[in-house]
Amino acid sequence: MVTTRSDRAGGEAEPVTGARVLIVEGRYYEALADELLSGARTVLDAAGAEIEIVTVPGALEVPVAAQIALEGAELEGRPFEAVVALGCVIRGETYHFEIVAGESARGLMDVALANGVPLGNGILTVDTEAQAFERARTGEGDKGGGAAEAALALLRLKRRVMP
Ligand SMILES: Nc1c(NC[C@H](O)[C@H](O)[C@H](O)CO)[nH]c(=O)[nH]c1=O
Ligand SMILES: CC(=O)[C@@H](O)COP(=O)(O)O
Repeated sequence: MVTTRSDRAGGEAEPVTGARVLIVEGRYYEALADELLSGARTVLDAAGAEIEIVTVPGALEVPVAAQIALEGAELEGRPFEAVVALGCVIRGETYHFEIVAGESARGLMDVALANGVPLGNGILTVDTEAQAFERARTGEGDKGGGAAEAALALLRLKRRVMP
């Protein structure tokens, strides 16, 4: 059985003290958003990051909000070093699930590549509420924490390669 991040002991990675990290959360489901945000904040706080949180209605708004916030931070001379995207898309009766899930993921990848910014995608795309909570809860799947760890891994890489 392969191990995953949640199976591994919480190894200590080098701190990123002072790194400005943007969290963009789609708060379509409040209780799920709370879990995802808690997990991401725990990881980022432990790494010493400076967090700024932007909240939007749903997953479709997350990529646009990330781009707006990235550009705004550049204009004020306080750029973000990484982005963590959070949210949850639960399948309903129509094709809209595919649009919201697919386009938010595509949009986030476009934002990351266009800006060369480390980005962790913690937007869940699931079929049921139960699946969502199993993955969002910090004591279970902790996908919010996982997205933050992924963003920090890319941030450390970028600092190493582009000091
Ligand atoms: N059904 C879900 C949505 N839908 C809303 C969209 O994200 C968007 O806010 C709307 O289409 C207006 O542009 N959003 C989620 O985050 N999760 C869902 O399950
Ligand atoms: C993923 C969604 O947008 C979801 O709320 C849509 O539900 P439905 O397909 O039943 O309208």
